[in-house]
Amino acid sequence: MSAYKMISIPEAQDIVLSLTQPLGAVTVGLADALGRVLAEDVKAPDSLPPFPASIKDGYAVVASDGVGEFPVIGESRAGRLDDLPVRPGTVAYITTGAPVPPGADAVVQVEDTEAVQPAGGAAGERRVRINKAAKPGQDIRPVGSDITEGDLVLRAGEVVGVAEVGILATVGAVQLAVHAAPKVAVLSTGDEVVDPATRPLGQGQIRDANRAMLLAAAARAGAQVVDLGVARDAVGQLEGCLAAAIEQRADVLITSGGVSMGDRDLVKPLLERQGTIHFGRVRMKPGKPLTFATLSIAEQGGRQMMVFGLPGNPVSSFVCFNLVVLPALRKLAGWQRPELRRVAACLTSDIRLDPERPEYHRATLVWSCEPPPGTAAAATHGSSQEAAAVEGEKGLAGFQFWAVSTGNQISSRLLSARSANALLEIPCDSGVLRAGSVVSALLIDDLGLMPVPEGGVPMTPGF
Ligand SMILES: Nc1nc2c(c(=O)[nH]1)N[C@H]1C(S)=C(S)[C@@H](COP(=O)(O)OP(=O)(O)OC[C@H]3O[C@@H](n4cnc5c(N)ncnc54)[C@H](O)[C@@H]3O)O[C@H]1N2
Ligand code: MOO
Repeated sequence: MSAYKMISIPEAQDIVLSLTQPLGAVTVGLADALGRVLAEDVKAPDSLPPFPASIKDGYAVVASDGVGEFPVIGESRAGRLDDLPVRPGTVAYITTGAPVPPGADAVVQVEDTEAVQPAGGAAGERRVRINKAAKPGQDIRPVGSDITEGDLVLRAGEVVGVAEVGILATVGAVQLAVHAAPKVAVLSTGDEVVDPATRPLGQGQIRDANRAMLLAAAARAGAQVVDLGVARDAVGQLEGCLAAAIEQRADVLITSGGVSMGDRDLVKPLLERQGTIHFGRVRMKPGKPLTFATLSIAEQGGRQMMVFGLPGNPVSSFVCFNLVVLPALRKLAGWQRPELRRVAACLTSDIRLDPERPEYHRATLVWSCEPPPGTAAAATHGSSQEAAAVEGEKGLAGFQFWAVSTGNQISSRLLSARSANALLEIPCDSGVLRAGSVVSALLIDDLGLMPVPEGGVPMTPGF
């Protein structure tokens, strides 16, 4: 009998997040802002455009002059403005983005004008014919029409994406207060686990898949990572590695292996001795022995280090990282909604249910009108010709996510996580969930990388 009560995954997630506090603020330069979470609001110090700006290449005019032939009294190019006001009866040449000169109240695009040869006028005098009368304000962006001085352009708690980097640059926010990135140490455990460079393998050895995978996962979550290597199944070695994580001031230690019921599963007893285990078994498949502890480090001012003891099976580690560790890393990094996002997806094959544990079935989501060819769902969904005929009429209607299983789900088979962009939430029950059933799917990867369905992804009619 295990000493640990079996809890549900939502309970485990709640426990972890309730013990996770966002890290404090640090200052970073704009070049390091991508993916970080803002720790303070960002306001615009000035307006954009800072001057009335032309939307077109053409002529700055006085709108009430209407059509006719006019002398071109100067030029306003982006970044350079002749010091000439435009008086009634005159115009100035202007380029897109350039300041509209004083006196002008509209821009006429060059397509609505004609150059006129000077007839006996002063040498070099330019004249132009305005063929279309302008309305006041035409083709001018007023001061502050994109951003007004004092506008709140980004809020504390927002994750900085690519567009946000541009927004920060445009308002001159080159030094930013963001939440500190969590420091995450990763340790593999096990006498059989050897470095990935090992070739050939010795008797009973396997290469360490988890450390590289978990370091990559933590780095992708924006963490600063520390590689603690592999600890043998020996108390002294494990203690040494835990001490190294503390010494490095890791916020989080992720271990893999050694959390189950074997006589060499030493991680839980070590955590019991040095900290508080909040749970040691979770009703989930895979990942049942998932363990979570916190250590209060007296010699470092009582600061907290979180320890996630992930099961050794590589898929169990992968799934547990996504479900429990990733939301915690996001919250540490300042995310206000750290949970994984869900969408609804239609199964393309039958799934046998597990009567004891809900399953997180690895799948690739595809957005299409029909199930992907060759799947069980495709066989029952009607012919593709029929579907194509209907599709022509209905545009995007009927499109949905289809979940394609990654195959054999045994927790040792890491290929079951290959190309997976979702974990399907398969309820605990007896029997089979049939192809065509709709299930919830937790997104674990970028949907922008999902496979393109046969025939491509359609767009709104009219393109
Ligand atoms: N009597 C019981 N035995 C087991 C139970 C149980 O409830 N009662 N639970 C099983 C479940 S479920 C899991 S999951 C595993 C988890 O065990 P551990 O976390 O103790 O992991 P290990 O025994 O160390 O390793 C399991 C498996 O994974 C391989 N492994 C370990 N580390 C790595 C690595 N870094 N890279 C690649 N592969 C790794 C290891 O060789 C084993 O094959 O326990 C079940 N047992
Ligand atoms: O729960 Mo374990 O992770 O199935 O193999």
